[in-house]
Amino acid sequence: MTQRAGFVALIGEPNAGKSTLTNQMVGAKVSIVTHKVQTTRARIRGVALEGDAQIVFVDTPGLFRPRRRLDRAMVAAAWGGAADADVIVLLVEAHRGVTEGVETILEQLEEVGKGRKVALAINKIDRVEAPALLALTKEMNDRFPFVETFMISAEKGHGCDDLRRWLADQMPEGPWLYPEDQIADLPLRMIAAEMTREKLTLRLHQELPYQLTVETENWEERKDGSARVDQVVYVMRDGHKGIVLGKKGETIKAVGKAAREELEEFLGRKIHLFLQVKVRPNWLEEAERYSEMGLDFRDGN
Ligand SMILES: Nc1nc2c(ncn2[C@@H]2O[C@H](COP(=O)(O)OP(=O)(O)OP(=O)(O)O)[C@@H](O)[C@H]2O)c(=O)[nH]1
Repeated sequence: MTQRAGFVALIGEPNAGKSTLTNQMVGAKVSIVTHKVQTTRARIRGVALEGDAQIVFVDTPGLFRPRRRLDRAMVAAAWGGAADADVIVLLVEAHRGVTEGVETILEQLEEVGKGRKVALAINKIDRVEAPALLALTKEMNDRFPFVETFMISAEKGHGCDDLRRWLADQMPEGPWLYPEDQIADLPLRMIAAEMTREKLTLRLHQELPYQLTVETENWEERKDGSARVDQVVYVMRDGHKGIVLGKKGETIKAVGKAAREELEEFLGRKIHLFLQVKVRPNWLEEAERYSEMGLDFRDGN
């Protein structure tokens, strides 16, 4: 079996149904609210499997604040992860049609979408009659050369299998990006890691945060409803390890406490967070490799 794997950027106005659609695609409630942590450019919403393909759904936060006259550079920057994705899916709401927000997106697509595979997904078709749907399909396709149009109801699941199969076909050949057993809680692991990294950034000197990364290595649900979370803070040099730990481990302790509190508030349950600091000299190169794939684990500033 030839494996395929790639990235799909879901774009659309707030409330278009991106989370609902991701949940449908992934088949589990993993696409939890991801807006809280704003530091990375491309956030993973979820990972879907379809036949031999792994489809990684990424988000592009901060894209559609209604700023009409964006210059090229700003548009490119705002589109971040979407510009690197293998497929872009624009999600619009059937009953709302071409709103001002959709107009903005279409304008930006003229810049960013050129030569890219951009599909249109008209969502919430359960809320409109067929003629309105056809009119919207025509209007949108007159405005932009979408490679494909899907009519779906993310909530009810209509049309979602077709969309997932089509997306799977578009994924380039290549090994899967994530081990199968980690897929379900991947977004959660990443969010938790970002929270810790954010706390480290707040506490440490400016230059250091760029040279460290946090990974959630283990996530274990406990019977009492709490979870044990093990994270590793990777630094590039031995000297950095001491800085991250702090005097008598004070720094890492404070970081762990702040991150745990935020995670507990975010999830609404008790978390046992364990942090370790390890030296891994070449993580930066690895991070750059990820960033080529449309992911950026470092600060997006
Ligand atoms: N009727 C109907 N409602 C839907 C459908 N899909 C999503 N919704 C509803 O639309 C609302 C917004 O859905 P979300 O998935 O949260 O939208 P979103 O695009 O992720 O929103 P943001 O994360 O805020 O950008 C929710 O109340 C959903 O239940 C659909 O197919 N039909």
